[in-house]
Amino acid sequence: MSDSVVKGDRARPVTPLGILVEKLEKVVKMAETATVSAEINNALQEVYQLAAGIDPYLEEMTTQESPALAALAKKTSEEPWSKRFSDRATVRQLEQEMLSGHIEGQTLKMFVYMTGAKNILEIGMFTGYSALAMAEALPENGRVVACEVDEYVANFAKNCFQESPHGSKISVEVAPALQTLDKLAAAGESFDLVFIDADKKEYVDYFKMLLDKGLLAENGFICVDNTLLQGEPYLPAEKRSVNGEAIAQFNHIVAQDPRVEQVLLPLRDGLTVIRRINR
Ligand SMILES: C[S@@+](CC[C@H](N)C(=O)[O-])C[C@H]1O[C@@H](n2cnc3c(N)ncnc32)[C@H](O)[C@@H]1O
Repeated sequence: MSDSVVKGDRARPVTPLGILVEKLEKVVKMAETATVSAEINNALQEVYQLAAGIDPYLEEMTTQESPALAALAKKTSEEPWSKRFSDRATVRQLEQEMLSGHIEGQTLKMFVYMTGAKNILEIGMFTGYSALAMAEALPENGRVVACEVDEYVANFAKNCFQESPHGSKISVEVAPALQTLDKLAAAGESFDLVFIDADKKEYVDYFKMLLDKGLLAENGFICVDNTLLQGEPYLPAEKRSVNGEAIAQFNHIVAQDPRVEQVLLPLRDGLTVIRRINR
């Protein structure tokens, strides 16, 4: 999901920081109309500015996305996803907020360059932003296998890939991801870098299959999106959604698994980087 996405003229924050900034903005406004001291008002203004400035500054100081990625993001934001679902063109309600976006895309690109990965697996492609971002960093003989369950969005992504010189490095598997993982494992495939970003309730299954079925290459890495899920895993458990509970459990299982080491980066909605420990 991108940090906040303009819907009509309204932005919906979908990361802990975005939500924090929106809440702080409300508190600052409440304080202006309440009888609080100038000192408290000033302190609140400073706190708000400190938080609200982070995302725009990251955008400004990070290498700009390619024209193909910018066009893909624009096309995604213009698509009437709710209508597509009510017309039964998509099998589930998709939304533009699912797209990872500039900062995360550039981060994934950097990981591909840093690891020298050649074989990449993406679990959960949507309109293809992260798949194309990673493909841009691959050598000519590198490839991305991208799993997507929804045929409509898979075709949407494939059309976007045709607009990029790197699109031919991506092959799309349209099926439930667990089925595709089984097929890839049976074919003896293994991947240097895996990006998990599909059904949060299946994250544990993806993780276990990657490790148990040899899908993760010996020195491979797994990157997992939304591991902060809008703050839900560390907020009071009784307020968690089904996905929040699934992510809380996933994070716990990864933290307890002696086969791996990991770091949860507070990038956007949380990005965990996992490495298998080779004994
Ligand atoms: C958050 S989006 C992926 C965003 C994408 N990685 C990006 O950065 O733009 C999640 C996608 O996973 C797909 N998905 C959900 N459950 C799936 C499953 N069981 N198998 C395959 N794809 C699934 C959804 O249809 C959706 O397109």
